[in-house]
Amino acid sequence: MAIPIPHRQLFIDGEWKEPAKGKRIPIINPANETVIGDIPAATVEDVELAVEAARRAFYRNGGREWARASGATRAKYLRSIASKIRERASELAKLEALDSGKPLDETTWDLDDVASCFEYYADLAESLDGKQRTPVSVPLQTFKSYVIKEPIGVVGLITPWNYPLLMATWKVAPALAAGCTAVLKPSELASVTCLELAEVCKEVELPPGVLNIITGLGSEAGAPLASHPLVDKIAFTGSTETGRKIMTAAAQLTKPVSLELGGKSPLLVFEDVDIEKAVEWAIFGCFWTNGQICSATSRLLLQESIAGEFLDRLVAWVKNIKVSDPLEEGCRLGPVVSEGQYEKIKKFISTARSEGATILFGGSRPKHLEKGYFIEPTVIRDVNTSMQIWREEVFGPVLCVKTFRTEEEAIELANDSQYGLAGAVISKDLERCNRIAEAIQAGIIWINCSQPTFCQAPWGGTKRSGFGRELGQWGFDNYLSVKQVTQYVSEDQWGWYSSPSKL
Ligand SMILES: NC(=O)C1=CN([C@@H]2O[C@H](COP(=O)(O)OP(=O)(O)OC[C@H]3O[C@@H](n4cnc5c(N)ncnc54)[C@H](O)[C@@H]3O)[C@@H](O)[C@H]2O)C=CC1
Ligand SMILES: N=C(N)NCCCC(=O)O
Ligand code: NA
Repeated sequence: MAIPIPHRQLFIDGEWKEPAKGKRIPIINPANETVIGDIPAATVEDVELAVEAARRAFYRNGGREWARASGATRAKYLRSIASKIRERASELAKLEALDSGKPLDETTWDLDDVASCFEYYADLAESLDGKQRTPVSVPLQTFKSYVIKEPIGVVGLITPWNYPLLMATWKVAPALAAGCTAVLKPSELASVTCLELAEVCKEVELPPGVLNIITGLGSEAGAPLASHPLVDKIAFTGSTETGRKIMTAAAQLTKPVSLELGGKSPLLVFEDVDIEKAVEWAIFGCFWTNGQICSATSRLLLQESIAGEFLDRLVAWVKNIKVSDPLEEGCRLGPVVSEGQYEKIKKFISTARSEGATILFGGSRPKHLEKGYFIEPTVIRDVNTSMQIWREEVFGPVLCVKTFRTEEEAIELANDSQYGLAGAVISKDLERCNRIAEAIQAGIIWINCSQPTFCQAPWGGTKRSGFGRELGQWGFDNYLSVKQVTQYVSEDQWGWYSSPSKL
């Protein structure tokens, strides 16, 4: 079932290009720890070429080729990209599973989301044409004002490994739809499908330099992109720590950034629920994508009266999760992405133990899997709010549980976090759900579910989870700059100064 990984180079100015220093980074299959290929490693020289190519593409032909072309012209390319991705979806889903460890059923779903996202932004690109010169009403009859939306310029897109091609698409599709040109720097831990996106761009003859894809390390390829004076904006998804570095670099140039960072999102479950349904959402909310989702609802808050029964059923369901090689039929939990991530998660679990928490289920390597970065789906109880496991993002299949008595207490526990990406509530009382949706400090709230995401709705956080919104019209505006045009329409002299005599 395994398929060969294509040998690729950097994608700069519409061509494959060997990295200046000739360096490559091994690709490790996290399911068996073997090297299955390698990716090119860009350094500052390559970043320079990619940014120059993107700038040329932005201004080529007075911008008529891309930035100032009609939205409809750009939409055609986005639709061609979507359709090529659909043609290759099953192959790309396998590559994604091999590279990231995500179950094949999940990467198959992601690939469908990728194509849909390109199609969605193709529609928005088209509708942009009809929205130009929108009048703004001003209080003086002697003036008329309107707005134009223009692409921000050359954008740097720095993305993580948990949804490798999807997170890239959430940025690439709206950026290109808006008329920006871009340099994408995917994560060195999972870049394979982003390099295939480069191949797709070649096939659809995207104008050279409109999208450049440079793989490589964060410090060597990401940092020079973030601090490049000719990059007009940075959009980033990843860790809070790297987000802070990027914001610091960008601040030196007053370069705008949008940041989608970590989370420690709560799921509140009330006593009136159907336990089986709620248990499944609690599991999906934290163990999907092997627990590596920034919006994972990794803090489970249970109303005390149902906690005992709920946890019994939770453990029964968790025991039943198929943990296996991601390409195996029915896999629902694969390995985490890398050895570093594996070690980090194990450390979180051992610290939780030493701080006095109880491992209710899991916590170790599954016995039937001797190789690979596998960690059992883990449920931790007897947690207090000062423990690391309650406060910090694990980014792995680790759920921690606390109980509450009242709605007020639940809200207080939910908001006791530096993060504010997402939150979820399960209850049959919809009034209560809507109250809680308002009370939780986060950018995304799920009611009676956790994680389903549609590219039409805005995505992003509050507090230390970052700022700016991706997806939907909001994600499009991320890459558009608003220009006002104000015209004096009166025939009269302005009349502020006294007119000198003409003689
Ligand atoms: N919230 C989220 O979506 C994500 C959170 N994480 C968290 O971050 C931890 C570390 O994982 P990493 O893969 O190291 O995440 P990271 O945040 O360092 O990596 C994300 C992207 O940033 C790039 N990058 C790294 N350092 C950079 C720099 N100085 N300047 C510019 N770009 C840079 C990386 O190469 C990658 O493309 C994980 O254990 C997890 O807890 C990781 C990935 C996604
Ligand atoms: N595709 C869905 N549902 N979610 C994606 C979450 C991406 C993230 O971790 O930022
Ligand atoms: Na990988």
